Amino acid sequence: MIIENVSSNKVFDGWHKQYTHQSAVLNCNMRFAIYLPPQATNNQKVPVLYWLSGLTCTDENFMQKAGAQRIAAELGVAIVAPDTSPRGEDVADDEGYDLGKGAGFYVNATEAPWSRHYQMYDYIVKELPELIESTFPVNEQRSIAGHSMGGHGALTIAMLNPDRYQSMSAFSPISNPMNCPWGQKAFTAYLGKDKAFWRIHDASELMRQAKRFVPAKVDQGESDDFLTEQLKPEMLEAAAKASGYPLEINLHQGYDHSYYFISSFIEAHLRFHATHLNK
Ligand SMILES: N[C@@H](CCC(=O)N[C@@H](CS)C(=O)NCC(=O)O)C(=O)O
Repeated sequence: MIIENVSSNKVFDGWHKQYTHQSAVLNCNMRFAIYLPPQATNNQKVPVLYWLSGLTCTDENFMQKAGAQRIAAELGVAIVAPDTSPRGEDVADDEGYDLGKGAGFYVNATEAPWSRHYQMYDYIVKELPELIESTFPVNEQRSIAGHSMGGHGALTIAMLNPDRYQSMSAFSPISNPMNCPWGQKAFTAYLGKDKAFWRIHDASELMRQAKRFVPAKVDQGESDDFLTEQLKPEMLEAAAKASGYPLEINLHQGYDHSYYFISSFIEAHLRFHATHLNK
């Protein structure tokens, strides 16, 4: 597969790089970003944390705003930040910021017109790791984290693939998309009206039924404008209690939904993942 380097920046002795490539799964050209810590050399492969961003984001929001590189460099963990949807002029879109481009919800769409390009689940689980692992000095130790829509993506993808991920974490995840306006709008469009197909992409449903556990950490700001209507962390907490899932969930007074919150706690997430990646 041909990938093209479009930017390189040295940061904390490692490299932040953006690449474009033709995605066979998404049927369009995609951009992603990777942070390679200084430990990643021709002789040493490092583990990878995949970061899934939220609504309206690209690969850039996390890399520019979270301040993750200093600790990733210390821990020797690479970070990959994919885009949040397929892109391009022939890709279906919606006027709202919460559907279509920038809002792929990390599922494989089955419904027209979305199904032609919106196959973000397969892109994140299969195509992108294959590309990353065959191109860069990384090993097959993976963890996954994300924010909001990306928190939903990280938790559901890890729980559906417990063999592929060492740990999972989320900031302000959409915890129960079947029961909130963002999730209901996206799942109706991408997956159709039959809610049986929604359940396997709902973190609270998966956690309630889980038999195998991926180490999990969730942080949520109490002053997040989306907390009550969209995010519903109490549903995740109740699901974890029901199944005995080892979920560490922390509420933080005064913090909102923004990258100011993420940048305040990203170090703890990176250290959490590193303990599971470097076993
Ligand atoms: N108020 C936002 C809602 C979307 C939003 O808050 N997006 C979050 C993820 S759910 C984000 O990370 N935005 C980009 C950023 O803060 O850099 C809008 O209307 O654009």
